[in-house]
Amino acid sequence: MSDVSIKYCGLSRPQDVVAAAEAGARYVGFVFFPKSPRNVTVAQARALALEVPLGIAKVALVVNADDATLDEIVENVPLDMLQLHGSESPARVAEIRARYGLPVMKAIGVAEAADLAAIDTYAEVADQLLIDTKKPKDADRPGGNGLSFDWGLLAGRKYWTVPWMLAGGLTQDNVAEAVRITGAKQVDLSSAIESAPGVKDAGLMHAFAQAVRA
Ligand SMILES: O=C(O)c1ccccc1N[C@@H]1O[C@H](COP(=O)(O)O)[C@@H](O)[C@H]1O
Repeated sequence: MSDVSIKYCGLSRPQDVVAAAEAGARYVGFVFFPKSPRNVTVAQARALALEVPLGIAKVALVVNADDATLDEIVENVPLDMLQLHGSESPARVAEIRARYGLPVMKAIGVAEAADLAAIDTYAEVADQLLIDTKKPKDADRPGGNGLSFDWGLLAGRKYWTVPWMLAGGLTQDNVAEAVRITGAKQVDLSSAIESAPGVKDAGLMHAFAQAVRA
């Protein structure tokens, strides 16, 4: 699995950036969602982003953000990608992509086969897709819940017209199987690299990276 790229999401402290870089992350994510334990302010994200070494993509995760919110983030935080993790329509994805001139990754929630149709729809307007577990009805956030979905739904459907990442409940113990079943070349996670909600753990980041490289 050494050709699998890792995105560590929900970093909130300088030492998280250092640990992610040392573990070989290809992407790091900053969460702008007040209901999340990983939420960061624009000022925090700016300070963190300025510490990210060259070659690691800095991703801002937003959920149904309006233009004013996005303007503030994009004007202040040096970014390489926007991750849209809400119920943004294809038209809104295209609008955001055009407005900011940044690559856009759209999250698609999957619980059953019928959810896969959205992948083809959003592949037409997004630069990347993030295939994640669909938000449970009682969850207060649409991702970052440490829940996986039936990876078999993606088996044999490895190729879309844009690059994609697998997310949702990935851990050092299940990532090998998830990649084997889905053929993912990129993986994204948050919960399994934390010692407590919102608190990233360098040892867990390294252990996950080792499991990916094994
Ligand atoms: O992390 C969050 O708090 C979050 C909030 C709102 C939308 C998405 C969020 N996280 C994303 O969800 C995936 C899966 O997380 P997990 O590994 O299951 O905890 C994560 O990679 C983030 O991109």
